[in-house]
Amino acid sequence: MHSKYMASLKYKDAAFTVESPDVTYTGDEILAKYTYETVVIEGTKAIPTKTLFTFKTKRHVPKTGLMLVGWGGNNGTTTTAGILANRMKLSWRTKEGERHANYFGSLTQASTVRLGNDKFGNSVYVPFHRLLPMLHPNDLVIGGWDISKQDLGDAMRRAQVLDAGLQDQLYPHMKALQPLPSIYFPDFIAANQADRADNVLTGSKQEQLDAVRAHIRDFKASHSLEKVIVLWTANTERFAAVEEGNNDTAENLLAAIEREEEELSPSTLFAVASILEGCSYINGSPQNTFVPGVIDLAQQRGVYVGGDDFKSGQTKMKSVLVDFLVSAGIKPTSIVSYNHLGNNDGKNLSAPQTFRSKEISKSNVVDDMVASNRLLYAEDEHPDHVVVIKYVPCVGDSKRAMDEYTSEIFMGGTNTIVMHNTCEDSLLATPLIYDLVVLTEMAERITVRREGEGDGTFESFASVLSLLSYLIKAPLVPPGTPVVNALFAQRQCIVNIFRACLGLPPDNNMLLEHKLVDFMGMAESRNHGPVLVWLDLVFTTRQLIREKRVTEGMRFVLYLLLCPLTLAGQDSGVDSR
Ligand SMILES: NC(=O)c1ccc[n+]([C@@H]2O[C@H](COP(=O)([O-])OP(=O)(O)OC[C@H]3O[C@@H](n4cnc5c(N)ncnc54)[C@H](O)[C@@H]3O)[C@@H](O)[C@H]2O)c1
Ligand SMILES: O=P([O-])([O-])O[C@@H]1[C@@H](O)[C@H](O)[C@@H](O)[C@H](O)[C@@H]1O
Repeated sequence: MHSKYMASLKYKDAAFTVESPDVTYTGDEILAKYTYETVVIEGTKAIPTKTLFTFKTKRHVPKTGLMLVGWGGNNGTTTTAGILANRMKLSWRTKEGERHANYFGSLTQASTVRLGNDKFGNSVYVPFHRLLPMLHPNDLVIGGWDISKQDLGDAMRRAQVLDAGLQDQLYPHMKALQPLPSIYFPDFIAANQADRADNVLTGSKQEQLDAVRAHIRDFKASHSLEKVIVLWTANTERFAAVEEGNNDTAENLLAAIEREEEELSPSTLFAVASILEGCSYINGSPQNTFVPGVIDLAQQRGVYVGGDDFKSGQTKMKSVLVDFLVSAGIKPTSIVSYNHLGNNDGKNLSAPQTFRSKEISKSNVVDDMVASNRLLYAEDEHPDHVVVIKYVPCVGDSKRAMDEYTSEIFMGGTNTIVMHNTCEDSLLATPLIYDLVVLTEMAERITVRREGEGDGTFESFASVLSLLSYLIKAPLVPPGTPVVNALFAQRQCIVNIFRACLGLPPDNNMLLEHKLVDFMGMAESRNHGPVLVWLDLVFTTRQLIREKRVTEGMRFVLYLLLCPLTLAGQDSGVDSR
């Protein structure tokens, strides 16, 4: 039942500042002192520990370029089209009615975060992208490579992902975009891709690497970019053998490229080129691009790498459902997953070697959840887990994912859950590409210092950017550190690190203010509800005016309705950008 005391949810799409003695905003940076609290287990003792950090976040959002490997593919064209459509605020008609460009499916652009409570105890949510001064996908400059020379307009039509009404509006803009020639070693992808490969670099491996490095430099210079991020969304490759003396260290890898060693994949060469140019590199496919030599090189150069394989559909569900089942004390005993896929990705995955890469990345996703509950599973026990992908041209990009989860429940009972999921593969993957870039770029501007230790310098995160795990099927983590697959834990990781950058504690979900009879005089403040609502309205309106999000006419009306206080100081103050 609703009562006048009942707390509810509130949403604010306005920049905010943190008011705390621990947080300082300068023109260039946000500096936040933050106490990191963990529990150390020693034998039978659990010891709470506190470590003091200072987080430093650069506030200037740089002009950023995104270079896609596989630019002319379904994901590459959809990523480009999505940005253009949003930038131009396009609408189009479908048989179901009018549709408008949006960023649905993007964590950073279309989800919200609980920031805290207002004075009544109402939860206040803000858009995720308001947490810190983040890059907006609309501002990305896009380029890239493809082994197919089709321009982006025709490639978008070939992909058959977007509605025709949208394609038609975008075609002239996309037509002007031409992929750069790429590195193609036929042995690494399915033989059925050969007829597409008409835009390829020639020369030695070293020359091709140098050509890609030159492409990155030219792209950066010709668009006056402050930084470039490179992302692989090209075909899934087979795994490369990891061989001592070949790709096991940075030095061996660079020497192996010069020597023309066979067992070097195109994606590894792209990663090396990107790292040598100081650009973060993200792998959206499952292959082992990041052989130890690449990780070593990234660490030596202090460049971020992230991967592997976008976690877009079936695996995302798995990383929610198995987490739920195991944490509810239910024991999954078998997980069987089928995919029917009719796009070029499905065609490439119909070869056993490339399918094997995908099978590996799709199979390990429940391991940590199973290992976390030894009440259900013995030491070496895990559910049967089968992954099948079949190429069915008729379904095109509209992937079918079918899953059967069988679990053992109370008193030997059996619970079977069956799911059928139909969706365009690239409409799921594209928002993840935006998020991977936005989060990587944000991470490049965050540094941390541990107080009371070391020489007081601020350091970046480890080169292997495990912060990206939420978007990734087989998260790459710094050597020797744990992999987390559970989706909500992965999300909380990002949100809480960004909160730490503002000196804010993690959202602990305790909501004590609603569980105690009177929490910090809250009942009293609720009695002053109408006054506080009015004040809240005044401050929100002031913020909107400061951000120039109201017209002159609206300002006049607001002036009459609220009070002069609303309009005072409209150009002053700092915000979180
Ligand atoms: N939901 C998803 O779409 C999803 C999810 C997870 C992972 N992935 C992975 O993302 C990748 C792209 O998916 P897609 O649907 O866009 O596939 P796609 O086949 O439509 O596009 C891949 C593009 O890469 C190009 N290509 C192949 N080798 C290349 C090379 N060496 N250099 C440059 N270009 C090259 C191809 O010509 C093609 O245009 C695949 O590896 C897929 O497994 C996709
Ligand atoms: O993210 P998800 O739905 O588990 O995985 C998908 C697979 O099911 C699909 O077969 C593949 O072709 C896609 O590229 C993607 O990897």
